[in-house]
Amino acid sequence: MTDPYDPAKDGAEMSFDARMSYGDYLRLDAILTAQHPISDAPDEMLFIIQHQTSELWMRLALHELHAARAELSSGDIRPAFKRLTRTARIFEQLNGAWDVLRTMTPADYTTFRKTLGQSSGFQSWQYREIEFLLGNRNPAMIRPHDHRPEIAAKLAAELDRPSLYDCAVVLLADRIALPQGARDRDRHAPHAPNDALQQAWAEVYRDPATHWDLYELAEKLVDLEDYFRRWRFNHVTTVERVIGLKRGTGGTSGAAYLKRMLAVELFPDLWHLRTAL
Ligand code: HEM
Ligand SMILES: N[C@@H](CC(=O)c1ccccc1NC=O)C(=O)O
Repeated sequence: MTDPYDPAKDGAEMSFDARMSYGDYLRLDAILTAQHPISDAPDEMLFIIQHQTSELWMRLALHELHAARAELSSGDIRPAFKRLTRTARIFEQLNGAWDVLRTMTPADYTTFRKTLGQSSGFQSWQYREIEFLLGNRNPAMIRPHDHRPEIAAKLAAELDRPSLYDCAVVLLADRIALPQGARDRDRHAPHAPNDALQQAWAEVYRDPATHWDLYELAEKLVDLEDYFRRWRFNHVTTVERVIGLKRGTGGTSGAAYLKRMLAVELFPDLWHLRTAL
């Protein structure tokens, strides 16, 4: 028999009295003491951790998307590609996480659903910020945050900024002449399909070799939306599985509302142009 492994002999640091440790760096005391179930239901811990981890991944998605938008608006297109790819992967990660939550049956959930009161993912301000940044904009979605003025102000400020797609269109217009007014839009509304923009994107798609960077940018955006749509679909499927057609705790019609959201197109031009190719 070999001796048991002695980490100290191997050189592992054992003394963290005056050194930054793993837990110090990652602030694990704060993160791992933030789970407070308010019922005795065995699955509430799963529910809390599922949402907290989703919010952490959304935090990273926002970090990447804000940086990608800044890079696109300064014409720094390559680093933005990396950020967009990473954001799509974050959504892939979130999509995989539904498999864990799906192990919670309606019987498990109904034991603590009433303790959730009127709270709902509908009030996730990070989710709303992602939607606003990507271009699915609706000022009415800020109202549930009126009791937190700093959050409401952050979301309102986002509505005044160009969306990620608006920045892509600036790069498109640098390369391909657009008719007068083609870029006019109400920034507080979702992206509407725009024929002139679709024609310009179609030029890019007909000749990718000439417009490789724009072609790649458009495909990165489509890829991101593809994963985002899968998230919406997984959500509504899980919701139907767990609460059927009950109204949501947030007060919406529940699955019916979420199904309506499945029809949202974040970047309509990039989908519609394909019909004309
Ligand atoms: C059993 C699990 C879940 C159920 C039954 C459920 C149910 C619902 C319902 C019914 C809505 C509509 C709003 C309302 O409450 O009236 C909603 C919205 C929402 N939920 Fe969930 N949800 C679940 C899990 C999750 C998870 C894990 C997340 C991740 C963060 C999440 C995030 C959201 C978001 C962001 C919205 C707003 C969607 C939008 O406005 O388009 N939900 N959820
Ligand atoms: N809207 C859900 C409740 C819910 O899922 C929820 C409640 C509090 C915190 C996050 C939630 N997740 C997503 O909406 C329901 O109607 O059952």
